[in-house]
Amino acid sequence: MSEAILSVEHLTMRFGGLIAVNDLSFEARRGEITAVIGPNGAGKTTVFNCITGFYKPSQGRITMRHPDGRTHLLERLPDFRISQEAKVARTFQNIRLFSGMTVLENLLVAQHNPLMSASGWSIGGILGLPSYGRAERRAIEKAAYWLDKCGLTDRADDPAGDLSYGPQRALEIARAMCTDPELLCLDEPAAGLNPRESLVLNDLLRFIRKEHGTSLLLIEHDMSVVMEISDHVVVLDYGIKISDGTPSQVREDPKVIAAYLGVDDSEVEKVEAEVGL
Ligand SMILES: Nc1ncnc2c1ncn2[C@@H]1O[C@H](COP(=O)(O)OP(=O)(O)OP(=O)(O)O)[C@@H](O)[C@H]1O
Repeated sequence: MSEAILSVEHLTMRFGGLIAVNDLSFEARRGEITAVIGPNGAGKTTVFNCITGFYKPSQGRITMRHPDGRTHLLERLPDFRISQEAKVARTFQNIRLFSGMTVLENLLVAQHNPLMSASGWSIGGILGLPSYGRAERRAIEKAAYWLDKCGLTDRADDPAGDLSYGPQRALEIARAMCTDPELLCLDEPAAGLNPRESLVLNDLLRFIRKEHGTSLLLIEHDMSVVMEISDHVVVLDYGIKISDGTPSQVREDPKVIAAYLGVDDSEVEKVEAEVGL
């Protein structure tokens, strides 16, 4: 079994009197696809927001481990350092692209940091230094690579806002990959996709894991995606972890069935029989 790339320990997030995430611990392993699932309001997005620095957890520790042994405690870092230094990238439940920019420009903006440092924070770019030219070419090559992998090459010059829903989701993933993350966090990547687009997404995520060695953490409601591609599934209900294991282990866990069907554990067998499970 590979080592943990991300360890979440005793994570708690309170909003006033509401405990959205309650003493949650789990690990995501390097090179694996880990899914966080659970009914609406279970606390999944809150966990993502804590990992990616959008929220500061009320309690708990989130450790990101790099292959060279370096570690980052994410709860102590601002969000821009989490993406730049800890190499954690994310996509959003509600797509957040620069809709007035072209598809290609969205991928170049994602590479702003290496481009800025190559330009010596503007001077080299203004003077057209060769080192900046090389960095710019590398950025365009990387963008072209991800456009190809996401089936968007023909749309490179179109405004991102003109893409339909499925291609917009793919562009968000391409944009995140342009930052060379070690951990890619995807918030409901299959939301709004038709079954054919979901299959294409599954292939893209498997490709990212296999060919780039990127570890993936995803929140997803679409069980065809979760059960098909995940190595490991963590199930939340009311902010508490109720199950943690392989897709087949959690699928058969009575607590998970009860949470999804909205019944008590003791009633699971009866309800399963009624719905033909
Ligand atoms: N910024 C916030 N302020 C107050 N309450 C919040 C905030 N963010 C989330 N919550 C509450 O925390 C709980 C968990 O919400 P969260 O969005 O994390 O759930 P979720 O599992 O991602 O749900 P869904 O599947 O519907 O997206 C909910 O009761 C929600 O109303």
